[in-house]
Amino acid sequence: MSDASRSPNVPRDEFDFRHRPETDQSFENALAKARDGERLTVDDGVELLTTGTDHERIDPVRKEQVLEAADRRRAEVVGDEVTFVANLNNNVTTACNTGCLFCNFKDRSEKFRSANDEEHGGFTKTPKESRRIVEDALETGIYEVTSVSGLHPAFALDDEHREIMESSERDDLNYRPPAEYDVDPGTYCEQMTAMSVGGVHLHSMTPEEAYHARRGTDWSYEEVYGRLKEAGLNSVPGTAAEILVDEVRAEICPGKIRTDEWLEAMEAAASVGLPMTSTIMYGHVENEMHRVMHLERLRDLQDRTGNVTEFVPLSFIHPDTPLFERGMVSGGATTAEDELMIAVSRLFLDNIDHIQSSWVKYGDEQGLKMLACGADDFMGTILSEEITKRAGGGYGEARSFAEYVEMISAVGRTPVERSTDYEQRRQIDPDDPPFGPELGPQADGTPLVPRRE
Ligand SMILES: C[S@@+](CC[C@H](N)C(=O)[O-])C[C@H]1O[C@@H](n2cnc3c(N)ncnc32)[C@H](O)[C@@H]1O
Ligand SMILES: Nc1c(NC[C@H](O)[C@H](O)[C@H](O)CO)[nH]c(=O)[nH]c1=O
Ligand SMILES: N[C@@H](Cc1ccc(O)cc1)C(=O)O
Ligand code: SF4
Repeated sequence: MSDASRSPNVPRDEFDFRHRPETDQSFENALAKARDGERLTVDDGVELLTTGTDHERIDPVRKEQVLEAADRRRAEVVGDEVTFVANLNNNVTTACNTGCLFCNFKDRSEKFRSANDEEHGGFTKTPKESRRIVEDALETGIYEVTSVSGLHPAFALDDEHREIMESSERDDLNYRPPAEYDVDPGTYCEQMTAMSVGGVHLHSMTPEEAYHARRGTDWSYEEVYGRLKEAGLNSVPGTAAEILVDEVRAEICPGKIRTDEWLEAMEAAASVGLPMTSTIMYGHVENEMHRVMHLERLRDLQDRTGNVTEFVPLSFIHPDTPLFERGMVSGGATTAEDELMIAVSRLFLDNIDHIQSSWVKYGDEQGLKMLACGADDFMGTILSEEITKRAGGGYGEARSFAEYVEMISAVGRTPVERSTDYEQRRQIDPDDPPFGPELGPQADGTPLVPRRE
């Protein structure tokens, strides 16, 4: 996001965190362990991420040593292929009252009520509209649809869940009947069935959404993910993770589920046989100790489940967010912090094969650089983007296959179209245009060129 020589943009002294980046390890020892492929401790990770807690600032030479070790590890684990997926983002609604301070995607749901004619610029889609959007994208050759949404008060898991909430006396359920809103989002299961059309892979329902889908019941997360799977869900996005340390969650997303519940939901998704991704949203109020504790919780989750297909570092996009507007942070992560986040993820997460570089968060130039810092996946075509755009990000909403092939071959790597779970992979010959997806149910190699507004 910004110049590498700048110190972190976080007024950390203003936060009285119990966990601080202090260790009993040295940078040299940590680097030696990383180079030898030994499993790293949290202290090792903090030494690498800070380039040594004995220095105030990031040391440029030590940083290069960490990036080099991560790049070497990447080559050993996955080779020179760079993967990407032909996918569509279809977010169902921006209505949400959870109030996360890093998020500008949501609009307070009051604004969506029929009784209110306030302008909000947000949206809600009916299941029928969602199906239409996915069907249109299927024709362009997509393999996957990713769908993450605000926690609309009218959402219920299914008809049975709606009946429970309708007849409940409780006033703390964040529930209102669909009839009170301009547009009815239907139930989560109806949305899953609608979007699970024509053989597309449906990647949806974060742990936070799963929590919303069971509110007011004693249903387990296994029950909830089981019903969603029946309705068409194929894999789960590991967002809503943010920083999996509760003292940080209390500052940036006090309305969200806590760390233990997030982990419980992910384990449940795994236990009903759903693959899942994992993320960190970093570069706000947290420090390096929090980042590495987060990595350890994900590594433990993966030791228990084996279902995590990739790790996606999401660099906080600050300009239009409450965290920035309220002066709680003065910017996002620096470029040096971004590079070290990718590299230490590669070195620390010895049980997750794929590290994603997000062009939405980093842009093309820095996104490509991340492929030499430990990353091996370059995300997807997405075709539509609202979360980052609404936070003030400016790297666009889509990438074509031709752009992918050109960028990846320009850095001397091999472009590979993948399925969501990385099981299907297809190398693309850069000398054999035109470039289009072939893995999606209707993909026939026709170039996937997003419509530009
Ligand atoms: C917008 S939510 C949508 C799904 C659902 N409401 C939830 O919270 O799980 C999806 C993810 O977007 C990411 N996100 C939101 N605002 C962001 C920002 N300003 N910068 C980077 N990532 C952001 C967060 O990691 C969040 O968990
Ligand atoms: N990194 C971001 C993603 N990643 C999701 C991928 O495109 C894909 O859905 C996943 O790899 C599973 O196959 N999506 C975004 O919308 N924004 C990002 O920053
Ligand atoms: N949609 C999320 C990113 C994301 C989605 C799905 C994933 O599996 C991983 C990451 C964002 O823009 O921040
Ligand atoms: S991150 Fe998700 S839960 Fe939090 S405010 Fe945004 S949309 Fe709502």
